[in-house]
Amino acid sequence: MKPSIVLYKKLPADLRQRLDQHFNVIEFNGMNSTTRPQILDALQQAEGLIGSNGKVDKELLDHAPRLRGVSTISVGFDNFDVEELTRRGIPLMHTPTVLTDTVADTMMTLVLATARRAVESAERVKAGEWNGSIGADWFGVDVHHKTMGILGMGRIGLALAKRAHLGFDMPILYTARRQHAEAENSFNARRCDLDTLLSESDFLCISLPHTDETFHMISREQLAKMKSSAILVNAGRGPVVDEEALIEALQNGVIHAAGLDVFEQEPLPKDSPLLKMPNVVALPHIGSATHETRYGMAACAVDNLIAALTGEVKEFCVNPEVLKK
Ligand SMILES: NC(=O)C1=CN([C@@H]2O[C@H](COP(=O)(O)OP(=O)(O)OC[C@H]3O[C@@H](n4cnc5c(N)ncnc54)[C@H](OP(=O)(O)O)[C@@H]3O)[C@@H](O)[C@H]2O)C=CC1
Ligand SMILES: O=CC(=O)O
Repeated sequence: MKPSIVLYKKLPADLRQRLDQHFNVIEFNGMNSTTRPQILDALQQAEGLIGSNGKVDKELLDHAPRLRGVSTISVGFDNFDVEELTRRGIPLMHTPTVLTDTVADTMMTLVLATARRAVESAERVKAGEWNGSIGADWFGVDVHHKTMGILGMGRIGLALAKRAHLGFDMPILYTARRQHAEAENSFNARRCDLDTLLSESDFLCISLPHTDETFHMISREQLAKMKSSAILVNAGRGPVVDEEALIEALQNGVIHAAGLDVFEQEPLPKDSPLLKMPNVVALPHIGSATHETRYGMAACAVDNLIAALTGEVKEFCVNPEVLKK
């Protein structure tokens, strides 16, 4: 008999068929307050779990006595209790690499859109405000040759450094816990402490995961150290930036603008002051959201689950220590 698995994200038909070939698939339309109790029931029998967006915590794991493998259709794994999974010997698989370039493109989009006021200008055109030769009230600022500061020099940070250095001749600064030789050797990036990054960057670009260490790493004190002309771009995770402090900083001219793909609460509440600010470009967490990349992530996650449940994991395991047991 095929092992049962729980799927909590709609997959393209061919990938769903690939899962069906290996498993008895119990499918749910997302993990939310309605489906979660049903998912917990189904997990009594399930040996695998695959999806994205939904807390995989101790409560859920306590309902899953037969679980042997978990696969998230994302690179970030802040929704997962990795310690608890590891304690139970369950591998957590994720999808790095396949989305790196797409997310870096999204970050560059936010850099350009905020600096050149692309969204704001397009909205003004649609509102019928383009009535003659434009004046300085429509002007933006240059991106090329400005200093890019990268917080989170991992795969995505490196791909962003490549774009900024090779495409826009930008000097690159980065703050990291360790030296990143490829960023330095290939893209002339210079490592510095956080205070230097804050005070010298024209664009502060964040591609950090959400962890206990990174929570509110950028708050009032840090924003106050930035140039008043600086633009903050966050496509890592919302909680890395103290959103209340960011809103105040934008309202009071402490920094110039922000381009945000991630928020402390998602979807962004409809009454968020961020939605009223012309100097904010707010995207609905679309970092990896192209047809090609989302398909690639789903395919990677399906292969990852098959590998986890057949004991053939070669890569993309968040907690590889469980494989040695
Ligand atoms: N907006 C979106 O749609 C998307 C968002 N993301 C987010 O981007 C994140 C990064 O992805 P990716 O680049 O592939 O991951 P990586 O693991 O390659 O990079 C993360 C980097 O963050 C660094 N880091 C972690 N903690 C700290 C810290 N306390 N101080 C300084 N640096 C730190 C790591 O440093 P070190 O090298 O020292 O370990 C690492 O280099 C994901 O975790 C996810 O949250 C990802 C995809 C899409
Ligand atoms: O936010 C998206 C991810 O893949 O992580």
